[in-house]
Amino acid sequence: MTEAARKLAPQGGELELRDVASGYGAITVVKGVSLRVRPGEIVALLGKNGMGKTTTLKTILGMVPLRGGSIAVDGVSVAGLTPTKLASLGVGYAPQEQPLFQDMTIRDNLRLAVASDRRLPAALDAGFGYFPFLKDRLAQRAGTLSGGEQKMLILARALMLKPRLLLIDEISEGLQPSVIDRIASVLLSERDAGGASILIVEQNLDFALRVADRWAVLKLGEIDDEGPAEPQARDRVLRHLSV
Ligand SMILES: Nc1ncnc2c1ncn2[C@@H]1O[C@H](COP(=O)(O)OP(=O)(O)OP(=O)(O)O)[C@@H](O)[C@H]1O
Repeated sequence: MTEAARKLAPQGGELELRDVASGYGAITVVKGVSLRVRPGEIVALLGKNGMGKTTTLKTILGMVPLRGGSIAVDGVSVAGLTPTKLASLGVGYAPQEQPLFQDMTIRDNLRLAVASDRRLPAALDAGFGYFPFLKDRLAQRAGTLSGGEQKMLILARALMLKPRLLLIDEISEGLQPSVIDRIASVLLSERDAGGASILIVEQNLDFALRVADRWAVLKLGEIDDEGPAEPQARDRVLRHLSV
């Protein structure tokens, strides 16, 4: 992030996880994760399938209960808050699973994300700024969009609310390179414009290292390694993902 962008950045957006533990029933999936996303930063949480990446995001969002440790946004504990309350505090989410109402139009999918219809026009304008194709397709049912268009709609829906902090789960999954490029350029412009701090969960290492400032690898619910997203990081991360 440039110095100019830092000055433009909205106050806050810092996420801090300390020794976070969570899981399902008798199983503890996330085992003492400590992780920080600084204001204006993009951090990539990487790891093989089933290591607890999505569970970590869902724990931050209050969708999976916190069993230990602490989670703070801008220094304020968010443990126990509902996803709706977190959204009202400026925490956005672009989920991987069942993210859209397939039989509803693009407009109605976007409309459901805003707190009141009064805020819809400004939110839609912001969304079109990220992905202009949405403007001409508002009446189209979301289920008839291509996979890549659906991912862009999910991201537009999260970004149009101007979150302080945005959590993005495997946005690049199954996408062709041209769509991945468009998404990468939106995330990089968001960072350069001093927008949301972003935590991405990713399997696509090249995409992750392209957009992120820093990365962390999650292995069996623990942070196994972390570092800056510099070119030489690729081999180091690959070693974690291949063993
Ligand atoms: N609702 C659930 N109930 C019980 N176990 C679950 C539930 N959701 C996930 N798990 C288990 O928790 C573990 C971690 O899953 P999680 O989805 O967090 O992994 P991940 O790193 O995001 O993997 P992937 O890349 O495959 O999405 C897995 O063993 C998974 O089977």
